[in-house]
Amino acid sequence: MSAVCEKTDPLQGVFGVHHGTKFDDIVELWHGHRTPIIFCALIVLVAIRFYIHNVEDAEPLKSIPKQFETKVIPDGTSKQSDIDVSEKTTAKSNGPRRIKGGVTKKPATEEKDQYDKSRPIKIMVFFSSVTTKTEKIAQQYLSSLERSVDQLSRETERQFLKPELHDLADIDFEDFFVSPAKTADNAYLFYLFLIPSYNIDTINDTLLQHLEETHHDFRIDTAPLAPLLGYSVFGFGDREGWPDEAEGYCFQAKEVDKWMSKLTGRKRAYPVGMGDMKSDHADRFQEWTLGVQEVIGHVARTGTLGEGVTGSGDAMESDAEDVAEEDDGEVLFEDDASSDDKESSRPLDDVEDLGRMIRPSNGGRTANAANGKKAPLAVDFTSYGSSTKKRTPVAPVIKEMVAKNSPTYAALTKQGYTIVGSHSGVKICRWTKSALRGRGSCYKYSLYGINSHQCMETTPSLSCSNKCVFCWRHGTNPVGTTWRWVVDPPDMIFAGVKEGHYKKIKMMRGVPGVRAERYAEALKIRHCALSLVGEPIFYPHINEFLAMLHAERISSFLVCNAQHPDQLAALKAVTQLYVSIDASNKDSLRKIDRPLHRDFWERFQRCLDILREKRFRHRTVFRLTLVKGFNVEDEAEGYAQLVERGLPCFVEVKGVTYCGTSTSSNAGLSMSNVPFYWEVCEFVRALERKLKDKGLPYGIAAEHAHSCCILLASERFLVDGKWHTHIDYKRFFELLEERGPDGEWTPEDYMGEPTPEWALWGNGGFDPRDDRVDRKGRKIENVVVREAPPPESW
Ligand SMILES: Cc1cc2nc3c(=O)[nH]c(=O)nc-3n(C[C@H](O)[C@H](O)[C@H](O)COP(=O)(O)O)c2cc1C
Ligand code: SF4
Repeated sequence: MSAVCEKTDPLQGVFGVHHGTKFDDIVELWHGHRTPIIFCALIVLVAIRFYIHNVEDAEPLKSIPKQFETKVIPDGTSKQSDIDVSEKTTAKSNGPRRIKGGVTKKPATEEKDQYDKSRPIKIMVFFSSVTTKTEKIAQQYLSSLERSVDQLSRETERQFLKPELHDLADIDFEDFFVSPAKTADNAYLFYLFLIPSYNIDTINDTLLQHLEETHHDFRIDTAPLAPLLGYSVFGFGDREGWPDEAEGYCFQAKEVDKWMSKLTGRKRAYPVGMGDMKSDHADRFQEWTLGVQEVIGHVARTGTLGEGVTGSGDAMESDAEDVAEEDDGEVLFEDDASSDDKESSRPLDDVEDLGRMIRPSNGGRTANAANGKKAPLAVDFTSYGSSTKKRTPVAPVIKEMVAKNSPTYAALTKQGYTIVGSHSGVKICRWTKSALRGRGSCYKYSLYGINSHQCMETTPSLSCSNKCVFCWRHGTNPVGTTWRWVVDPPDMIFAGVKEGHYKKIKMMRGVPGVRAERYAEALKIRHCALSLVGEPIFYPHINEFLAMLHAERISSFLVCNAQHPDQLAALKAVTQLYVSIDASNKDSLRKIDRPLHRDFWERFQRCLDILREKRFRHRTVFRLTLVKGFNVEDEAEGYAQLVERGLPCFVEVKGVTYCGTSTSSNAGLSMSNVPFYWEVCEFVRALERKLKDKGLPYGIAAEHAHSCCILLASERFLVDGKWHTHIDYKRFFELLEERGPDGEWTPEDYMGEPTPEWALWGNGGFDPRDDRVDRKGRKIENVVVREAPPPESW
């Protein structure tokens, strides 16, 4: 070994010494492993280099601004530094950015951070006009804007410059629409457009062409107008010549809106307004200007357009609708912990316990002693509670139904629910969004005249006592036979659900296609569907909650599951009272509703008897949800017997909506359980025949084929051969205000106008004001199949 070393060791001559064995070993080691050693040494050197480089870079970035801030503002306020930083960055972002193949800039968070409150705000109004009507309106508007910016200045403590008016025919588009206009005082700009539509060549076409070309110009950022604070468009048209949007009513205002949305990176501050120069333009314009002014105030204060509107993050530009929102049926959320918690599901032994459970409106967690109110008696004490057993008294541990830190809370909020207090929820329904965009309302518009965009869907009890197989959100909801949770006061719930609803409506403001008129109307709730999820009459203060709705002239449609007869009996005035009839016999009901109450069938029947008694007091409705393979086949006779027992004013028959969740498939449901519309029609015809056979005066009155929904009505609502299924809501409130919630009146007393022709059975029921569209917004033809197709076509 050493001989080899002696011959080959290159270090020998260098050191000029005789190596001992130890040195030979090292040399041998070097020869055997020099490649990995050199490699490792290199890695270490590179790592050290990177480390030093990073430390050198990172330090000044972190420390310099801080030192700067503390020096400039000794009192520690960040105002000055905000200004400096934003001034620098704004200066950088101003002007056309020359980038190759740019992508749409998402200005949201960036600009929020940079918003510089020392810069003034200027509103620029652009208009076009051929026959001078718009020009006159624009001039008047400018005078009123001059007054309102003074007010806005005071309210927002921001400087507003004198607004400017520009005739599109007189300006150079390059100065305004390639990048925001330059102003002497470096003002933030807000653009407003007043556009009359012309299907002949006008300056509108030149503008539209310019906007489109700017967007497509590869040398310019695709959103060069993103530094604007926001924009909005109002269109003037003529309904006499162009009756609806499909025929070109106000089409150029919509086009300007579309291109401005692209050029600003979706900074639509308010939906496109539209007014008919020969009829409603003054009202529509007034509505729009008020809405626009509110948003300008908001953006002046915060630098953002508001939640949900781009500019503050979270834009809702998608056309995709949540299939699971297709319906407003009762849906459940199971909370594993609570549903498995047998101990806590025991019934309360003492009514007074409830008193301790009530949360005061001031947000406290426990006793309601403060307001001196007694807990309500409307609680469902199950028939098999062990109240006679001796037990050592223990202070009941009263939980929240949906605690903020629970998985249920997280799951519900993720799905778009706003949880109010600890047991109530509100969610903007799919139809509300659809109606806001002129894409059709839910079946309750066709059948009863409910405006979907003015409807709030809510529940004061997220808990339920059934686990219906077609309920698409099984798995995490609280279930129980008794109320065993903290009780929130009704005023707190009412305020919370309204706030949650309006917040969600306002998030729709920047969504393409939202109608300014409907948006303005949606800011006044007119209807409340108490059917979101869970069981509303489970809530001990349901009557007080209803009274609050009615005091604000909000109608109430309350759906209950026919499992709480005592609460049903104690219920005061509602506009329309539903019970879900999910099966026609005991076995089928057990299979489909999977009720928690052992005496579910007796409860169900008692509820029908109560409904029969109430039929001259409330508009009573049976709601049948058809699930093929579960509750349709051969059950028409059974359902007819139930109708005979309850004698409801109406029978609503609806095909189940399949949501495709794992829980629905666990329950044995698949697409094959969803009936075709013609199957629903066949069932309804069979049911009508059975009712006639029993001498019961019912007929098929109306339909909403799109929702697979058909309405059978008692002939009490057939006046002079015309169905009157709609409701006179105004009259309902007058009766209530005159006679109180216990007063006497009948459903006929607030029967509305005849059901409109388009909603009658055989006419489809699609809202003629709107267009049906597919997920990509393309118009769909309304084809309705009411008869079984011939076998060969299957
Ligand atoms: C030749 C002509 C074409 C028009 N085309 C449309 C149209 O396509 N859609 C529409 O809604 N209104 C249309 N209008 C109606 C105008 O938009 C409406 O009269 C508007 O008030 C004119 O405003 P102005 O006086 O400011 O020019 C048209 C009017 C004219 C005279
Ligand atoms: S009644 Fe209201 S909540 Fe129910 S589907 Fe219609 S709009 Fe939605």
